Amino acid sequence: MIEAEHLTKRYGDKTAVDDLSFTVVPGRVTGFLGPNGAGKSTTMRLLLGLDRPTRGDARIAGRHYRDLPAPMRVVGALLEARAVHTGRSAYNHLLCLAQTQGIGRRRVDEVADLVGLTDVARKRAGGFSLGMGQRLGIAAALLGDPSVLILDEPVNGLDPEGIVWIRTLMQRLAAQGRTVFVSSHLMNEMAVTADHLIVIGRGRLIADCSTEEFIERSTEKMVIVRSPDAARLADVLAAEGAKITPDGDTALTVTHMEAPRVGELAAAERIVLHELTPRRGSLEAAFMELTRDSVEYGAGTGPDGTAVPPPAPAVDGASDGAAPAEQGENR
Ligand SMILES: Nc1ncnc2c1ncn2[C@@H]1O[C@H](COP(=O)(O)OP(=O)(O)OP(=O)(O)O)[C@@H](O)[C@H]1O
Repeated sequence: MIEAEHLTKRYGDKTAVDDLSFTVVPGRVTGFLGPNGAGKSTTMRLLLGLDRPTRGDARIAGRHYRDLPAPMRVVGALLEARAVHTGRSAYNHLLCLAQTQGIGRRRVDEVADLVGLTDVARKRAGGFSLGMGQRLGIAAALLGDPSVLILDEPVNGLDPEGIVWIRTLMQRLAAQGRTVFVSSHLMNEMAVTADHLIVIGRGRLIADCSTEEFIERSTEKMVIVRSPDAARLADVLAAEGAKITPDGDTALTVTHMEAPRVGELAAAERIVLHELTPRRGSLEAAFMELTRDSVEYGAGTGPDGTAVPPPAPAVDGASDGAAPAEQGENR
């Protein structure tokens, strides 16, 4: 379990993390999403005791990181900046880390095997590709067999095979009952990896809900309809509250009405349909829209340097999700 309570971090007059409260529970993959500069890495650094919060509290397994007696046995972390001694072999890198925590060689062999590094374990880590480096970082995170994993952008720069590998591994680790907290700015990737999402923009909470709920709420449903009598159908649907965008003479894109209702109204008016297809808008587009005003490039920053709350409504599926009130009501 990971708990953040009113977590706030200021660098001078820059507020990187702004009154952020959330809980990450075991047994599922929780995606931590936000545009570049949203404060994801800073939050993870605060959780891991690498930085001190200006205000608020961060706990892992009920304790501050610094109070964990054997941290690697509780929490494994992969941060963006990889700290690998480039002249050392992958095996020796893992072994040195293991020795600091009294972890034996057998576990080093196990994790090297688990991440598929056994064949190259004796090679210099400095010569590793980005993908191999990520695998090594994950092996290091897993050394202590921790119940909590914090991974910052683990899919960054990976090829499709590497992405699928990490996705499967995270899901397996969560299925074993671990807490898996993974940051990304790639909405579509998180949508297929994470069960739950915490979305932030300019350091503030925008959404804390299941991935399913986020998709349901964030993407507009539409229906593609084809009919030889499209103009008459458009009038019928519009009269019942649907929003119609014609596409040529025979096709319509319908929003604000579900496909079954479109079919029922067409049948009632004896209008022939050649196609009736429910569609979702792009999740990436929905994410961009939701975080549009939270993208960090100075715009929207108050005169005192503090972030102006994003106008995007909070999507808050968690009972204790502390979305700031001024971000809007639940939808
Ligand atoms: N040590 C620091 N000193 C000053 N500002 C910082 C520091 N670390 C982070 N920031 C600022 O805090 C904000 C949040 O940065 P952070 O790296 O946490 O965002 P992020 O969501 O991880 O972004 P990305 O996806 O680009 O990695 C940014 O405006 C960043 O410039």
